[in-house]
Amino acid sequence: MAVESTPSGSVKETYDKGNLDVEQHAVAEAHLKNTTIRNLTWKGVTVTVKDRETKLPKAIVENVEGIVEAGEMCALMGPSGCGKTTLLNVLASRPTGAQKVEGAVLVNGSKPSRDTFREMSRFVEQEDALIGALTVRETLNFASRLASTSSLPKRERIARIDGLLDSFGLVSQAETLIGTPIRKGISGGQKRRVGVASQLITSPKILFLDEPTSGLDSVASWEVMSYLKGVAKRNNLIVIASIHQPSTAVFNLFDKLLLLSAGQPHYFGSVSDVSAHYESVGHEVPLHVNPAEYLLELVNIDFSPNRESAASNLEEQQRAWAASPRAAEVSRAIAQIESSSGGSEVVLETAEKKPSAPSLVVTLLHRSFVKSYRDVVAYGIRFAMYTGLAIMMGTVWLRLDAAQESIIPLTNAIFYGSAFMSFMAVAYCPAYLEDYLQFVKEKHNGLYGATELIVSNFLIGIPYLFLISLIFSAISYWLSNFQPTASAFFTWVFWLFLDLLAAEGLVVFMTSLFPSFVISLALVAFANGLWMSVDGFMVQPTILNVFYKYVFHFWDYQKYVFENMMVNEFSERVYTCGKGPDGGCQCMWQTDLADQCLIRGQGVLDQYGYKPGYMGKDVGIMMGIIVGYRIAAWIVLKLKR
Ligand SMILES: Nc1ncnc2c1ncn2[C@@H]1O[C@H](COP(=O)(O)OP(=O)(O)OP(=O)(O)O)[C@@H](O)[C@H]1O
Repeated sequence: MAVESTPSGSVKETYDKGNLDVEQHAVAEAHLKNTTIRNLTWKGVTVTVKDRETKLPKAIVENVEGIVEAGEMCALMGPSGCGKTTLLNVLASRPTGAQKVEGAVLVNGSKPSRDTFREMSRFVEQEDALIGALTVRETLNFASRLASTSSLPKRERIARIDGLLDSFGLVSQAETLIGTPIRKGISGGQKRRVGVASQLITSPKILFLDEPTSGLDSVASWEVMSYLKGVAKRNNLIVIASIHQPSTAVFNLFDKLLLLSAGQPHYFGSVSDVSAHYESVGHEVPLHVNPAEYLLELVNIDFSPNRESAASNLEEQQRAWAASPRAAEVSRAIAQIESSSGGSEVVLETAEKKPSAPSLVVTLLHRSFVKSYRDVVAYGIRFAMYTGLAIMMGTVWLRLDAAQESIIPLTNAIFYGSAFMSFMAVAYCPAYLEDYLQFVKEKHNGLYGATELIVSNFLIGIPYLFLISLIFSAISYWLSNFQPTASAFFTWVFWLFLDLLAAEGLVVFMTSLFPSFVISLALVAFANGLWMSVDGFMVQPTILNVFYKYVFHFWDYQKYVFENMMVNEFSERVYTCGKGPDGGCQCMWQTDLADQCLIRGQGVLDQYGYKPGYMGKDVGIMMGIIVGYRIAAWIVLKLKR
């Protein structure tokens, strides 16, 4: 039976439906079943930040408490800026950027260790990072493989995926792509459902969601929340979601409500009791009005014409809540749970064996591989760009003879080709940024760390960058007529490959440091501009000023590429000199072959101070730079919270 997607339908009837019957659900969702966690409680949660204007400490969340029992869905509601996201982060044990966080968040009445809490909970971001080039099914499959060991039988994994696709109404979109900026995929509401399902496949018992319905219309919002409600109810999961102005139908899906204003609690308790509480404090919720809307208006003073009286009214409401029997009941219930726990930490009996680091790398490689051939932003655009560049260069620098007038064009081509190739690595910024955002989400959820990302990202690039180097060289090298020997050609390909590996390392480092498209793009472009200026072509190393020579030149990867490509071209080749008007020999480079009207290529290299015989050492340095960029990116990722 298809899932109804209308908020006007009966909530109870609709969220229990699906294509699977109750028994099938029980099998497909067996991994989700929570039998360990009875409740999540928090008390005295106060978050203090440094006020941006006065620089004094300011509480943005103050003395908040609550209880959510297994199988319940709780809404954090309040006007914009009231502290919902901050509180959600504290409850989810995530960084808040605050000066001080006080209070306790307890599972079954006792404080779990950070690792245990990470294992049992997941956080769904407002802008959930998904990989656009994967299908809905692949997204769930990779999430499952990153979370649980490969010893999980394939049939079991497929059953879990099918169960969640069914529970979230995604069966008919299972093979559809999530969508990239250039390939339309599933809708916004469906993306939210995939985001939630891809967290649930990793079997959390507690799920936090930051504004899961923002940007969705009322039908899509209701769909997301009702599917979630069904799964949570069937499997005894705890769901806590911050939410902006829900429709009546969405509001009624929640079991509990925490209403905040200016960081202060105004109500905590069951959704069905909220009207009774407000009636008891003199604010009756009118009939036929969306209660959520009414409550939000009541606690929002941002747009009040008379802010002073509105603020004192708000304080009064807050005092009324603090003094209410319901608030006292919440405190009593928390104390009771805590005293009956005996302080023993919760143990997750159903925790599945986590994958080993090598198997995580293999899964990430597999995922990157799918993305690399499906998403043109990853490598396709660069393949096209580099092929275009190769044709352009090969036809501009066309069939140059081994003559002195070709020496400067050949030198220019060596510089331009190698420098421009590495410059174009900026095109990798958006693809890496997507991987980075995915990493941040998955790292917070405890799936894998910086080492696995850096290793898999490095490995996936190798074949593609080698192929790019080979294709580019196969076209431009022979068209331009560089030294026509097989060994010179492959040496050239090898240096271009190292050039691209280093350039991609630079992108990974810069984007990890500044994970913003515009900033990373600008910085990578700037760094490449600097490396081009000091690599030895623009100003020969023999006359480059000492500051740039000693501060930048020696760890400029383009220096080693340019130098070795120059040595490759000139060290063993001889060029004919020009003829003067009298028919005599006119050599622009005077070498020992001048009397034969020839130029020994080494004469050109002498001008730059280059000598053959250093390739092994230079390859070593280049490897150091390539690995160095990756290590620097790894350190950045490790240091970031
Ligand atoms: N680290 C911080 N330093 C200073 N002020 C902060 C910090 N974090 C949050 N704030 C401020 O605290 C208030 C609450 O922020 P929060 O993001 O939790 O609100 P919110 O209810 O989630 O808002 P919205 O619904 O608009 O997303 C805001 O005024 C915000 O500017």
